[in-house]
Amino acid sequence: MAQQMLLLTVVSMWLFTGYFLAEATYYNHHMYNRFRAHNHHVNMDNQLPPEVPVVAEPVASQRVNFSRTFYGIMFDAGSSGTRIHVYRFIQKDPAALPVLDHEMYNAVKPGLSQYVEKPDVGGETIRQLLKVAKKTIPKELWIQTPVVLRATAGLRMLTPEKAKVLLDEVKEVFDDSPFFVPNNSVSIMNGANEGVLAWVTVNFLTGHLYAKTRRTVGILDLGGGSTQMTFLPKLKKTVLNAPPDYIARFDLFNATYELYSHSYLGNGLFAARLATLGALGSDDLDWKVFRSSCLPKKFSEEWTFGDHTYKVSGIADGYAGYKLCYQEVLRVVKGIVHQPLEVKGSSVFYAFSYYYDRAVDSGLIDKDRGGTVEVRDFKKRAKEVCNKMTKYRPISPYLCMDMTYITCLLKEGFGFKDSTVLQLAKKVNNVETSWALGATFDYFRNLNIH
Ligand SMILES: O=c1ccn([C@@H]2O[C@H](COP(=O)(O)OP(=O)(O)O)[C@@H](O)[C@H]2O)c(=O)[nH]1
Repeated sequence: MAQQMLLLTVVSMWLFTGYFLAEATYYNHHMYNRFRAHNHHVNMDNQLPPEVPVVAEPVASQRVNFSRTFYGIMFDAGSSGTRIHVYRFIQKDPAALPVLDHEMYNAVKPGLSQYVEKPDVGGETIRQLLKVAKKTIPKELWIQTPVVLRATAGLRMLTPEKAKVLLDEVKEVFDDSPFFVPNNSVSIMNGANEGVLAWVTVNFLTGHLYAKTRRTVGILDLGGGSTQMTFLPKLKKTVLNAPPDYIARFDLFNATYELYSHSYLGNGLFAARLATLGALGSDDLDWKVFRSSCLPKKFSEEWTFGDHTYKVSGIADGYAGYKLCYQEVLRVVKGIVHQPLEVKGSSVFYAFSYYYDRAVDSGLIDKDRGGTVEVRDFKKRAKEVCNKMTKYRPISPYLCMDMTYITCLLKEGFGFKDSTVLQLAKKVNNVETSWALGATFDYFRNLNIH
């Protein structure tokens, strides 16, 4: 039954993607133009892979024994790791829409942005992940399977020159592969699209895009470099009060959807660690030690994020604990994160990525099953972790800082109430909750399969 639901919703989703980017507009002119540039680029460059049959008008004889399987490879080059998603789609009938049948997922650490000094080694991580794709996809389909990489905050935070070297390296690896490499197969995705495409993935997987009720769920994505919040506002006031470039609009089933969506660059979990430590953008990294009362007093190490290494330590002769830590992380959030009024209400939010990982690390949820928590659960557990740093240190010396930051981001940043319920999910129906599936739908729509 669950599988049938998934198939149905996949079908509905396919219809949806037909509308998606074609109609999407941003109110703010700057953003709108950027979006158009991006969209135009995609439309210009996406080509049909060789030998992919374009679905024609249904012909009775064609229906006999018609069944087509095809794949899409989407790489997520994040700040903390690179992931590969291989999606398998099945089309049972030339007139029917393809359905998502299976996802293969694999990941490596660290992220591509850590290979600025040795791009060839970064390229090698992609090559290794492609080996997994080769094992998953039947050989005869390699030539028609598109391979695409989208990079997020890690590469956004590098200078364009450094990012280009890495992207060029990936392109070379793709060109050497037996897969179909469309133009624009390797690029940095903009933050607005990242939030919207993750919203598409989660609402698709949970069946909310199929329902006529227009009841959808919001998403909270916490990466290493950036964090995204996206939801469908119920109140016109939310749209009117939002900064103009926080609203993304598109048509779906003859209805116009206006999403509230924003990506905060520098507010991902790892970037927030650096900001808390006062290390973000700092010089003199060779000798400076960055200290925090969020860390165990005797802790000291070198920590690498992006293309820099930092000396980090606790405050040996000072105080550590939740209260002081909260004051430190507050500086990273206050006045930076916009609070949409509506989050004070009863909307449902799916939270994943580092929200999920830290809830697992701190024992709030089961690693495999995920679960439901309230914002106050993060706060309670953050207090416990910070006030018993020795106990939690083997899990991670940063756990107090991370849990306190998550609590602060949810409460003081986005403005959630203590009682707000968050659904923590790494997968829905066996598919990863991430922007990658939404991005794959977007890609195939431009291939004009329908
Ligand atoms: O399909 C996915 C994609 C990402 N993640 C997790 O989501 C976080 C994303 O962090 P990333 O490095 O991508 O951050 P960004 O660079 O986008 O800020 C990490 O915990 C990943 O393990 C995941 O669990 N499944």
